[in-house]
Amino acid sequence: MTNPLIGVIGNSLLLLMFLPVLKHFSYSGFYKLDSLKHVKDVGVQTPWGRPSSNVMILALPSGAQIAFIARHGINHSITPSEVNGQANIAALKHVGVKAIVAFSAVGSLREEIKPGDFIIPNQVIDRTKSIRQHTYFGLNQGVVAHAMFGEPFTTELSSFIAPLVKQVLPSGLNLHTNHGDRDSTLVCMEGPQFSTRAESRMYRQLGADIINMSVIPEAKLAKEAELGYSLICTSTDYDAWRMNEEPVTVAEVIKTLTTNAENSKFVAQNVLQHVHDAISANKIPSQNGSMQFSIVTSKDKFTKESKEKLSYILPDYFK
Ligand SMILES: CSC[C@H]1O[C@H](OP(=O)(O)O)[C@H](O)[C@@H]1O
Ligand SMILES: Nc1ncnc2[nH]cnc12
Repeated sequence: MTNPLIGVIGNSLLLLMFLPVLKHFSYSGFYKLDSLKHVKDVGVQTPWGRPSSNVMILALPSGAQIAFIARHGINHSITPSEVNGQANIAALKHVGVKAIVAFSAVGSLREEIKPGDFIIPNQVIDRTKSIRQHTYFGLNQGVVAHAMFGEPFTTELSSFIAPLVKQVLPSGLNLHTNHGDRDSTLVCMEGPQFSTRAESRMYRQLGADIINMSVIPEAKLAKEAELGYSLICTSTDYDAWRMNEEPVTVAEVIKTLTTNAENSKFVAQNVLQHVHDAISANKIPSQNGSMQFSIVTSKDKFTKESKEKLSYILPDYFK
């Protein structure tokens, strides 16, 4: 069996869908959830520590494998600020994935993005507060690199996924990929508290359409590790900008999360096989080589330690 080509980063919602599988496994050693069969759990120790969960290798009906990580841990015990993005992305790269399809629950900053709707964003505004490790470079290793981030998501992957998501959406729900004539924009805040009303209104003025606490540094680290990365978002609430409504509460988010779980399951199942096939057939361009002009430190100045560490994610440049 070949390595998994796609990594899936699951949020609370996808975890809801996988948890029964995990429980089943601990008793019988066999798991199956709809069309995904558990193959094995891989405990990965990366040079940046352990990922949020074991890497779960799951098989699609065709036998094709995917690698799954639960972003907040399998008991949802890791806050967005504590998620070890470096380890999560490095672990997925290590097991051989070429592209990541990540999931996220988001707040809506636009009337027309209703709770339950799906969004595939193309732009990001970073409002995190530099307390998350957001790069594999620097950090006293003496290697400087500047990844391009003008397109934070892999455009070809996101446009491949969008019609597949649309195909399986239940009636009454919409998929948003743009806002009028501009890109669909996700603002990432630090959290864990939700926004004030003033912040929520400011994000709307900045041109943001949805809000979460997760996409940064995941998207940045995937770029540095030369992995494709797209995000499938589901809207759970209207955040705090609607003056005549109560601001978002966790109870509201969880309620919508639960009702969204079935939809996300169908979306995941429909999308993953097609993405796997497209990557195998090189219909979605590989990100290999995308960092070749980003590393500015001379090769002869790399230390033994930095080579050892960085070759884990970028063997072509650091072996
Ligand atoms: C549970 S509400 C806030 C939380 O939900 C999102 O997490 P994820 O992206 O893993 O679905 C959001 O980013 C916040 O971390
Ligand atoms: N309103 C909100 N703000 C930040 N992250 C969220 N995730 C889901 N809803 C959210």
